Formats: sequence, structure tokens, C-alpha cells
Amino acid sequence: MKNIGIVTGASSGLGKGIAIEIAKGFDIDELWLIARRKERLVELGKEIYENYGVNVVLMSLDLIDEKSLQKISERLESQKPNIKILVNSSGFGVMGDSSEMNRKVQEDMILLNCKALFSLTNICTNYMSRGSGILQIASVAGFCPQPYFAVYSATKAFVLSYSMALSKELKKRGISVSALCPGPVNTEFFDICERDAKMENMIKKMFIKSPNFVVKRAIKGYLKKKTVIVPGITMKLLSIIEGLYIKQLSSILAYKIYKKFN
Ligand SMILES: NC(=O)C1=CN([C@@H]2O[C@H](COP(=O)(O)OP(=O)(O)OC[C@H]3O[C@@H](n4cnc5c(N)ncnc54)[C@H](OP(=O)(O)O)[C@@H]3O)[C@@H](O)[C@H]2O)C=CC1
Ligand SMILES: CC(=O)[C@H](N)C(=O)O
Repeated sequence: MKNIGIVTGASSGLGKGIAIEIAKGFDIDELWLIARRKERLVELGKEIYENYGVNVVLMSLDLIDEKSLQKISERLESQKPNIKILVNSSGFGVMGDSSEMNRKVQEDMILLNCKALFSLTNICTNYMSRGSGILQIASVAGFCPQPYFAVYSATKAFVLSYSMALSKELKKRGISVSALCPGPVNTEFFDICERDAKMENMIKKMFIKSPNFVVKRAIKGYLKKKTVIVPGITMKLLSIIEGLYIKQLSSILAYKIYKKFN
């Protein structure tokens, strides 16, 4: 059986960086790279194959479209691989006053950041085995309901909560789930984020990290099977103030109570 890795959002930023690290260091036969921009995927696929000898499957798909999820599902069903790692990095955020912003854009944020992430995770767990793992790209925004980033931070709260709970459920199958919660990272994310709102956020810019810094910590945390990975000391402190440990404790308690009575 083929061992594969799947990375969404592989055309740029964190997804691209993580895909390269997986190709470098993970024992897989094939890496599936997913995003909309085909030319970016072709470029990355070439780089990965030439430098690390890993076969790539390029899937230029819009994950907001249900048909894209069907395509992935059908390919998995026809090949029946063992998914060693799934990375859900496709996502976007737009800043602004939620009541004044375009509704479709906000709905798309929910569809991509939450619905597509859930569906793909749910599909892929059927092809995972002991030792497999899932790396979800959440955000420190998931700890804090952020005014003028209301829908985005709510989508990341969903990713964080879902991933923390799922990590308990999948433990019995030997599958790890990690939620990466970075602060601001210097990727194309902010070009899209501030395109319409033109809200230059100086505080965020003060704490911005390079994608390389975040990717390295993401892989390290994933390999340690950490449920929540928060890169950098400032963001760690922020996540503690915003209740990370209380969330973790209540999730463990909820799991134990469920186990005791079921
Ligand atoms: N940058 C930051 O400060 C932070 C980012 N994050 C999260 O990290 C993740 C990656 O973002 P980042 O790398 O920074 O930003 P980028 O904009 O560089 O990457 C976003 C990725 O998502 C893909 N994507 C966007 N829309 C779709 C779609 N409809 N279907 C499929 N793929 C799509 C893009 O590819 P394409 O356009 O080719 O489809 C791209 O590969 C996101 O979930 C983001 O919320 C979390 C914390 C901080
Ligand atoms: C874009 C992000 O998710 C980041 N953590 C932020 O809040 O700026």
C-alpha cells in the first residue's frame, strides 16, 4: 500500500513550506499538493521531485466547491492509499466591519476555513492508520474573538475546538491531531486580508514571524504529537492569557467523563 501525504494550501505560505519539510523528512511515496493556482503547484511539484525524489500529485482545486471534495474522495477511493499526514492549510481572512462587509466573502471564509477543513479531515481519516497524523492550521485568533476580524477569528475557534476534541477521539486509533496556532506570519495572507479594508495593523506587524520560523515549529510540534502548537514566546504567553490551559483541561475532563459514562 502506498504511503502518501496531503497538503492543502500548498501554493504559498505555510502550506508550501510544510509540504517541502514533509518531502524532505517524511517516509512517504507520494505527496498530494492541493490549491487553486496550478502554475504555483507545478513549480513546487518540480522543486520537490527534483530535490527530494518524492512523487507528487497536483490537484488544482477550489475547496469551497463541493465537487472538489468529491474529486479528492474518488481518487482516494480508487487508490486506497495509507495517508501518513494530512495538512489543512488552505484558508483566508478578510478584515473589516462584519455588518458592512460583503456577505459572500464572509460565507466563503466559513466554507473554506471550516467546512472544507472538516470535510477533508473526515474523508481522510478513513484512509489513516496507527502512526498517521493531521496538522490543522488554526491561529491564535482562535483563542480571541477579534472585532473587525470577527468571522475569521470565529472560523479559527472552530478549527481549534474541533481539532482538540478530535485528537481525543482518534487517540484510540493511534492517529494524532495537532492544531497549529501562529500569530501573524509574513505570507500572502495579509495581501488578501487587508485588500478591501485597508486596515494596516501596526501591532500585528510588530510581532510578525517568518513562514520558515513557523513551519519549523509546526513540524517539531507535530512530530511530538502536541495537540496545540503555538510558535514563539509572545504568542505562547498570549494564548495562555486567552485560556489555552483551561481549554485543554476542560477537553481532557470532558473526555474522561464521556469515557466513564459510555
Ligand atoms: N499568515 C498568517 O498570519 C497566519 C495564517 N494562518 C492560517 O494559515 C493558513 C495558511 O495561510 P498562509 O500560508 O499564511 O497564507 P497564504 O495566502 O500564503 O496561503 C493560503 C493558501 O490557501 C489556498 N487557498 C485559498 N483559497 C482557496 C480555495 N478556495 N481552495 C483551495 N485553496 C485555497 C491558497 O492557494 P490558492 O490561492 O492557489 O488557491 C494558498 O495556498 C490559513 O488557514 C491561515 O488562516 C494562521 C495564523 C496566522
Ligand atoms: C492572521 C492570523 O491568523 C493571525 N494569528 C492574526 O491574528 O493576525
